[in-house]
Amino acid sequence: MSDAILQARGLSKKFAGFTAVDNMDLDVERGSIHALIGPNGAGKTTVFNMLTRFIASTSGSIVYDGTDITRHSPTAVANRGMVRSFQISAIFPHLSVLDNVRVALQQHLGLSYHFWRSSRVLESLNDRAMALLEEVGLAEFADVISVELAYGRKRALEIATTLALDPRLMLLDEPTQGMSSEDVGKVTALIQQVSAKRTILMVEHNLKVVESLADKITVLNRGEILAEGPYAEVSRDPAVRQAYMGTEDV
Ligand SMILES: Nc1ncnc2c1ncn2[C@@H]1O[C@H](COP(=O)(O)OP(=O)(O)OP(=O)(O)O)[C@@H](O)[C@H]1O
Repeated sequence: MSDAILQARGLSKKFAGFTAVDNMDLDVERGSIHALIGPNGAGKTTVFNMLTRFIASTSGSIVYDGTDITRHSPTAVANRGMVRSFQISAIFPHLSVLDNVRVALQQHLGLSYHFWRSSRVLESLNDRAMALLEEVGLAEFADVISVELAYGRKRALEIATTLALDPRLMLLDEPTQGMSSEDVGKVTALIQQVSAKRTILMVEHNLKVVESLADKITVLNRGEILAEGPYAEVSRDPAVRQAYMGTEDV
């Protein structure tokens, strides 16, 4: 039986008459890794922006964990446990790795700024922050100033700050973009590991990563779903090959 944590129905976005996403239905199964792929301009980012309520949809509905969130604010959506991992720029570069995770925890716990300034409260967040750094393999870098981290470790820190918000559904935006193949392998393993207790919806261009991680793939092209299913199925689909490679003969 289907157990979708996220259900979008008839989701559309028009920008000044241009239809970026057209009448899209999406079911993300609880506990799965679901990848959203497609050529440049297919509408993937627009879908993410609509699901997390960063932009309003032109039409359609979004139900997350049994609640209609179609008109919710981005903060309300995040507070319900649907959290988007931001790009590296969201990390405070001149704070230590540990402090970045503590700030994220403090934000999640809703501690006031005044309260947060109390060093006792900050100390009390240490254990939880260190546990999160352990989870992403950054414990030994806790005192490093974040700007000094290698690129792949910055992405791991970004995942730790997202985990600090205690997500049940994590949306990852091109998590391996711009990485060396060694870092791609590490982040792939990390995503697999953190997915054990959570659901993940990811936009990813690297098809090897998608193949190794995703239970289900939705292929978008020009704002419409071209194919959907497990990797072995969609990668054989002639329409997908055509959209990606410009030919079916590959
Ligand atoms: N704010 C906007 N105003 C007008 N057009 C937009 C806007 N945002 C996106 N678009 C258009 O909508 C289409 C889908 O864009 P989107 O960024 O969602 O695609 P994408 O699949 O994420 O692409 P990429 O893989 O290159 O990031 C594109 O044609 C884009 O130019």
